[in-house]
Amino acid sequence: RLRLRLPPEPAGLPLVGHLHLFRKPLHRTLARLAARHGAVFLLRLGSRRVAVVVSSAPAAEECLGAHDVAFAGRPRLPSAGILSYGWSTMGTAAYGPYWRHVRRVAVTEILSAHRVRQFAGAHAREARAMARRLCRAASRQRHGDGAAAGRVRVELKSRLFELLMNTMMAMICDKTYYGGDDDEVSEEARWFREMVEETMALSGASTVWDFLPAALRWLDVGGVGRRLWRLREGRTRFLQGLIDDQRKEMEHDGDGDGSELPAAAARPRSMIGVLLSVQRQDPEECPDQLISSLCISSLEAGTDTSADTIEWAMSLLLNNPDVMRKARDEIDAFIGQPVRLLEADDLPKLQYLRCIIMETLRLYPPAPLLVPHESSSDCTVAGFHIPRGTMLLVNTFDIHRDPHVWDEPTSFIPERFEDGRSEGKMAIPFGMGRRKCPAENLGMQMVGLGLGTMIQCFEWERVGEELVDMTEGSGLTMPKKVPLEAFYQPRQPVRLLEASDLTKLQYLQCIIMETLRLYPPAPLLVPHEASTDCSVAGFHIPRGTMLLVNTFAIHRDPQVWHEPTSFILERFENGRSEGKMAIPFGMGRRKCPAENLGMQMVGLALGTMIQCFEWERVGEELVDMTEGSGLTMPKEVPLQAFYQPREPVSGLPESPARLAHRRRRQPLPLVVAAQTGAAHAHAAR
Ligand code: HEM
Repeated sequence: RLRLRLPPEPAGLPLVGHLHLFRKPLHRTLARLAARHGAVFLLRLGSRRVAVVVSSAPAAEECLGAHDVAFAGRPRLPSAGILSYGWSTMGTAAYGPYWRHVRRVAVTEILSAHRVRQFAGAHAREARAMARRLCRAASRQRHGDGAAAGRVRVELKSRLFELLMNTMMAMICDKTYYGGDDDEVSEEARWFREMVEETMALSGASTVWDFLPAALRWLDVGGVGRRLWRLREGRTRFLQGLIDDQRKEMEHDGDGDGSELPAAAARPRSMIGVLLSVQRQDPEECPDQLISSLCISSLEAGTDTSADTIEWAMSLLLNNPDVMRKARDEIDAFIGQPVRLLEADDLPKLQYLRCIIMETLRLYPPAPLLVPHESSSDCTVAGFHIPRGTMLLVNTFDIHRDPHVWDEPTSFIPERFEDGRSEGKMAIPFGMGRRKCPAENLGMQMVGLGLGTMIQCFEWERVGEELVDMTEGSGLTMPKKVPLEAFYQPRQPVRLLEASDLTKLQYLQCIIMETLRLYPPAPLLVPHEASTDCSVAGFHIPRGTMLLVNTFAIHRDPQVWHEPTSFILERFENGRSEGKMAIPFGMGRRKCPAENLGMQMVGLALGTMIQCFEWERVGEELVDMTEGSGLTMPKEVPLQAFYQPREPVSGLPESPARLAHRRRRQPLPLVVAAQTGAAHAHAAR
């Protein structure tokens, strides 16, 4: 009898057991019960037998380390049974050969390090699309109804949810459903959004429904059961549609019949695409049902967890502006010049950003009780007997704040994760053991890019003097109770060159002046004609004589100009060439009347091209500088160059589809580049 000592349990009620103690948020209630009853205690949950709650690192280590296999099962919650097709998703499946198979396919095919790197493009693209949406909103506010330029208020929770939904769907099927102009929402997108909303609504309602006695569930008072079934049907149709579309697309690309076209093979594939390729090799290994279930697992387990983490991290940073500044300095210093946006490859080098994410996950683990496990055999934890079939809740929230392990456990101190300083301490936001989250790398990449891009692109401020409310809400994951709102302002350099900048850009002016000295567009000015006799340099010039002034030669006079054929900008710096004759616009009465206009047009076009693109010669050789002939002085050989769009932090007008195209380097006649620059500037304005 002594050997089978069960863990202590609070006083319960008949029928409901301890369900009446379930105050929200649950992890806080369980932490309070642990303080009274110890780190391992039992609960009776309505019709279910028991749950053991574990709230200390050693006990968690015992359950998920020593007894990993025994606790590798999952309880069969009725709602999950409906939505996960009889517990057939990875997160709900019983421990056994089927789960092993699903997990192996996921880990090797869609969550491997290689695949996570491949998805990095989609992650960065969506993070930037969100940054662009915020920029557009800021610019709309600036230009609309006379609002003052500057900071804009934003409700971040929904933006982050959209970001993560888009990121997940981009990965799953190369489609996104949020963020377009609202009046352009497609039927498919509307349907998808409704499905997502119903899933969220039901995830709350089904928690209680799961623990009702079977008879009450059967009567389906409140209609939760019916809604679950309706949602399941909607999801099935939606996912099968995605799979069928992708299959058709692959067949069309020649990817479905074994005759792979190079273009199709080189295309980074979506999760569904990858899984369909596996299916083609071996239909039994990866049937459509498995593909659907992996998509559902990813959406359910990956979206809220990652979105909540970024929202908590942003809240912590708003309450700790010094940490925000340090993170931004790290990003700026690492990126250096020219400015470009954060990429997935940068993340491993941004140690401080990583520490911020780890510290956020310590304080606010998105799954504070992990996902319920269930024991498949009797075992002993902390000296207590735990019978087979017991549900296990591991209170990581409580474990991560254990004052015996963590100094100032409730304070936000990212430095505690610097240089492996917290190694050996139990921080398990992704769980541990066989059921550990299989997508830690993927999650860290999505969170890193989302959070990093927000820190890099915007200045953030709290909406008031008070600190951001950090109360936890309740749900399957751990959302913030009060959705985060903040002021933001796009950071510099965020705008494209404007005419008013030109006078301050001395170096750009020097470039233009030196170009006009070497290559005056009117090398002989425009012919003049003498209307009276006169004398020039002691010579008689009769009335009616045409006058050609060779500015080309004058500008290259070695008596006046040092190294006259060299391109030396400094000679125009600080008025150094004042008094020397540089007259690209002519002089006197017939002088070009539009010098200012010309300088502005050239300045804006050239400046925008320099600002927006990286330029390179098309070959090793220098650009041929021979002059052609004509009234003005064109280049004899039209200029071609390689260009690559730079990424000024924001204000970029492209759609995500065009973004993919932007990476390509291509030679193009400069005249096209000039149009591109102008279009760019126009669109941004
Ligand atoms: C910050 C991001 C994330 C966090 C903190 C997180 C955390 C967790 C945790 C705590 C568990 C339960 C572990 C346990 O029961 O012991 C879990 C399971 C799981 N996670 Fe994640 N997760 C994240 C992102 C993702 C993403 C992006 C995906 C998929 C694309 C994903 C897929 C899964 C799946 C399928 C399971 C169930 C594994 C199983 O039962 O075998 N997670 N995650």
